[in-house]
Amino acid sequence: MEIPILDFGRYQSADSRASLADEIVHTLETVGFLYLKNHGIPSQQIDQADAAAVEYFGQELSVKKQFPRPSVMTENPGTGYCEIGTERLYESSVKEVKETFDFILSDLPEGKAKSAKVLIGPLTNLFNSCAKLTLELFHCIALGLKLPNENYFEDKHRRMGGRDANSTALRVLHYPPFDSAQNEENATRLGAHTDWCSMTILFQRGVGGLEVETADNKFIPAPPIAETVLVNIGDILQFWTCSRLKATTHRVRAVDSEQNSKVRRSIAFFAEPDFDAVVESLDPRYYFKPEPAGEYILNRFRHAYHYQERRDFGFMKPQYVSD
Ligand SMILES: O=C(O)CCC(=O)C(=O)O
Ligand SMILES: [Fe+2]
Repeated sequence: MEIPILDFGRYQSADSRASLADEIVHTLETVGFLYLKNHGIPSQQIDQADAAAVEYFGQELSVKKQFPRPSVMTENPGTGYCEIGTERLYESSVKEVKETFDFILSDLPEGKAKSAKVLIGPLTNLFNSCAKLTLELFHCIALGLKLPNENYFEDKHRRMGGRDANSTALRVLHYPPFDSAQNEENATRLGAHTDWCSMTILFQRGVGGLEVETADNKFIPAPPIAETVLVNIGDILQFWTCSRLKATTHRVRAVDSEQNSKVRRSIAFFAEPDFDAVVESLDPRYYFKPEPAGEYILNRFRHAYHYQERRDFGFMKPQYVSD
């Protein structure tokens, strides 16, 4: 299995758009991950966000902790910092050696933002560009799936950036050098997981380590490739399509001593549907009870930050109806 590189320049003309849409859907049915070149996000915006992240994470821990990510037990997911060990995507017993800053466009609490000031401008620009690209990709997916409404997914993501209604976030990640002592205490960089959003756009900065699970349960590397972004889908799009499109499991490991000794940085845009967007079966052969996306999203957040039991929803077990 290989992760293909697709040319998103083909989106610009109606002639090449249809075949691009088919290839995107085919890749998401089989691999679940793809690289995009000519994606339209200015490289300057990516470099500026990365440079700001270097400056931000270089601050003292006590300074970064002045603006913590609010608790998802009491508030909607918001903007803020998470220190090493807070978020655990795999199992609560496995510590993940990464620190993160999540950014939601509408959530910049006055007074607390001083330590994160450097991030605000660059992350605002990159958030807007990523939101545009995800809507174009959703358009392609609706075309490739031959949905009667080609704006179906766009209509479910109308309020990206507004914290009251949607948890879409741009996240900068910083993985410090990983020493073997941490291996012994049952730690990793990022445990195996699927994303719980609808689509993720990932920018990797130099140091690799990301691995993607294949259909036969092996992990293959997804290294940084210059001038591309990596795209994958999350659980919600898998639910909508009754598993026709795959939310592929992935993880980040420090695979050898050379990588262990280096910092890894990445930037991830997690596109989420609006909390009240209904997730329903788009495949007439299957039925599940339609439910709002926000229930599932909040459940996964609470699992990752507070290690709560994961709940099941109707869309996790579609019932076969007929051909
Ligand atoms: O850092 C990376 O490359 C992956 C990040 C990721 O998969 C996530 O935060 O969900
Ligand atoms: Fe992920």
